[in-house]
Amino acid sequence: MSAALPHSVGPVVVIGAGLVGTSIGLALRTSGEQVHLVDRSASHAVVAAGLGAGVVDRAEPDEVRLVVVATPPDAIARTVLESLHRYRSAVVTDVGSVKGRILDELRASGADLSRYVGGHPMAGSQHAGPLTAVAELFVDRTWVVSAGPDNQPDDVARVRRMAELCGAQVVAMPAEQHDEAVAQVSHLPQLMSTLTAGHLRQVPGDHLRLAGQGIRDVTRIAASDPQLWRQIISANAEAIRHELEGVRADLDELFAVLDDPQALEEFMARGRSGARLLPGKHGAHPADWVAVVIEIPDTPGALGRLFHDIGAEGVNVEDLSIEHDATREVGYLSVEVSPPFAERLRTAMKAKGWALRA
Ligand SMILES: NC(=O)c1ccc[n+]([C@@H]2O[C@H](COP(=O)([O-])OP(=O)(O)OC[C@H]3O[C@@H](n4cnc5c(N)ncnc54)[C@H](O)[C@@H]3O)[C@@H](O)[C@H]2O)c1
Ligand SMILES: O=C(O)C(=O)C[C@]1(C(=O)O)C=C[C@@H](O)C=C1
Repeated sequence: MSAALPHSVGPVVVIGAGLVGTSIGLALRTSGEQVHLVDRSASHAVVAAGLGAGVVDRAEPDEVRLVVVATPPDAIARTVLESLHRYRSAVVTDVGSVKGRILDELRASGADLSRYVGGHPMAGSQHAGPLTAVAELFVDRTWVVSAGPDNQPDDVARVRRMAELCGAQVVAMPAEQHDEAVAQVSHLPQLMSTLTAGHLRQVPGDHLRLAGQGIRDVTRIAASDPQLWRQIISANAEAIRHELEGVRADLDELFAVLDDPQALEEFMARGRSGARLLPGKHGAHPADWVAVVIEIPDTPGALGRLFHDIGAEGVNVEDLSIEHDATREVGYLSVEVSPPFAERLRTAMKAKGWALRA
């Protein structure tokens, strides 16, 4: 690996000015990078430029140092090949959610891949298009960089630096391992969300009115673009099939333990311990935090006063969420803190007149 990282990674060309491409442009512009935006749909590039993600003027091909391909998965390999041909002095990377299929297509083309370095930011949303982009999308998120044996260290360093300029933490991982990992932590969860949300279509409207935060948490990503996800899942079908077989076995087991309280509790405990395995902010585990849930009365300025009173206590807040009560005109602010601070915060908030939920 080259010791000296390039100070500036550009000029950069971002191809595909949607959610991810525009977010990259916005983040790189914050660092003063020169960004050129290209999109099959001219209006997307114009909107992205209007948001401040770069310019739509064509770059001088020989001056471009980095190309980021952020098109839908099915167009990535083709666009990478075109870019390697057009931008002769640039390293070409992509943000595709599956790496193996792209490499297979690139290798089959017989092209020299020494200037291609695969990438994948582990951040996004259920939304699509440039208007949903945000400069902070990648802050503190992981960004996989899959370098190959033919890559030059300086080219890999340029891609890593670009990810870091976007605020991400780089993880080096070979394509095959990446695809297995994302089947487990991204593609299967997407499918479980889709299954749960799809099932809601059989639920009567009267029953849907009872929906609280739980179902909303589980189904957020089910609202994602079906065309995009068809492409992602098809490209990683083998690894996903393996995970689904595991889920099928788990479902069979769930049927078997439904009338056995002890076995059912053990089954539920597995979910809790699985959730604790997910890394949280600063490497801490969110499951180690304690939620202090405070009622937000439906009065003007209540939330502002509440934040002020929490801040005055000097307790480090790890995370926050707001939920609304379906039946009363109140909301709840859930404040996640590390255990030693929970009781102090509860006592202080009660003393200041706030109502706490158990
Ligand atoms: N959405 C996420 O959460 C997420 C996260 C990480 C990575 N990714 C990957 O990022 C890529 C882009 O996803 P997105 O969510 O930004 O989608 P998006 O639909 O918001 O944006 C895709 C953009 O690419 C353009 N485009 C399509 N074909 C093109 C082509 N041949 N040439 C140039 N532009 C073309 C579209 O007009 C659109 O503006 C996908 O490969 C996806 O797998 C998505
Ligand atoms: O946060 C979300 O909405 C996402 O689903 C983003 C998410 C993921 O974390 O699984 C989805 C697919 C991408 O390839 C990378 C990130």
